[in-house]
Amino acid sequence: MSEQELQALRVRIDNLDERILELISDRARCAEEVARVKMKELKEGESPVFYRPEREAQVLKRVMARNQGPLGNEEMARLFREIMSSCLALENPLKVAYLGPEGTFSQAAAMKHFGHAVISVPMAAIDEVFREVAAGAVNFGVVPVENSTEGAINHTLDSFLEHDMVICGEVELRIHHHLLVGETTQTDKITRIYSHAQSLAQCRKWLDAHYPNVERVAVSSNADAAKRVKSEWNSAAIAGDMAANLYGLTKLAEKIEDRPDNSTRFLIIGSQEVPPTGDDKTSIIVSMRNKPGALHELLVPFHNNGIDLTRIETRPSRSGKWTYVFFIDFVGHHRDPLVKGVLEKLAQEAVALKVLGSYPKAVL
Ligand SMILES: C=C(O[C@@H]1C=C(C(=O)O)C=C[C@H]1O)C(=O)O
Repeated sequence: MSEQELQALRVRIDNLDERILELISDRARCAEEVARVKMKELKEGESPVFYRPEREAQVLKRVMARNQGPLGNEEMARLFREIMSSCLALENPLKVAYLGPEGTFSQAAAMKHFGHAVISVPMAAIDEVFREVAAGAVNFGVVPVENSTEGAINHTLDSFLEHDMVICGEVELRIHHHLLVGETTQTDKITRIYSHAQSLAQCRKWLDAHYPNVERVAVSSNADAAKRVKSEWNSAAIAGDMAANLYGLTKLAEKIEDRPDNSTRFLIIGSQEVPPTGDDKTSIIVSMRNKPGALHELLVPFHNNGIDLTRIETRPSRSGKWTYVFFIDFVGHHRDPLVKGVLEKLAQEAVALKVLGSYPKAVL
């Protein structure tokens, strides 16, 4: 391609960028206007709700439906995700707590869901994320709830039994693990590999094949593992890209997870109920009387009404030995008449029933 042609294309790009800049600024002014209207309509004692997860899900879906390429739908939605994040930060920057330290997959999930214009606050444990949200110190929390290779994250499920929380969203993240070393690591003398227990489990077969005799040490997070290897010449860590970049580590082996589709689902917890979008999920906790057929009784109303269960998980209840609670996710919103009917029926049969929240299905 000649220099002249390139020059002409660059002029076109500069002109387009100017238009994009103007349009984004117009959009941001609209968001400011939305904030002004919301404030005006506030009754006494009410605090304004700027963040609308149901509206954001609709905006992203519309973008994906109208996109004609050449950028892919997900790529385009990611760009709009960031535009919305910045527009919302003009109204009111959200504070989001996650399982820290910096560089964890929970932080990556928070960024994927809310964009980069939020203030993200690392917490030392899942329970602390719940407490921080309950205390009103942050607007939302992001907690892992299940992994496609390793199953339920029990700390999170148990925290729902102890705290009154509303689930207002979900986000799924592809999890890629790498074997990371520091500048001073002697790679032929590694005697210890640090990671979170979940990640060690997700890479079990790879470790058995490549480092069968090396000690595996479970630490509080992948980012913590990455931090440790910086100062230990005989150690390596298993962690993701964010932690590798943050702590300046090198990848000795990439994508070492046993299953290539390894993903983790995270929940967004807060205090605000989310209205229906038409494409929602609901999470409930039910405890049934300990009698034969209890699980069957629990499932029948869903089956009879054609409601799609997406997950069912059992945990020991806190109130007695050998009694259980069920965590159930299904498609629909608790305000849908059909779902309402099922929940009423369940409430009659159950010892306790709690709706944890209805929220838009993950868009990205
Ligand atoms: C602008 C609004 O507020 C926020 C910003 C949005 C946006 O930038 O599109 C969408 C929903 C809200 O989180 C709104 O309520 O429409």
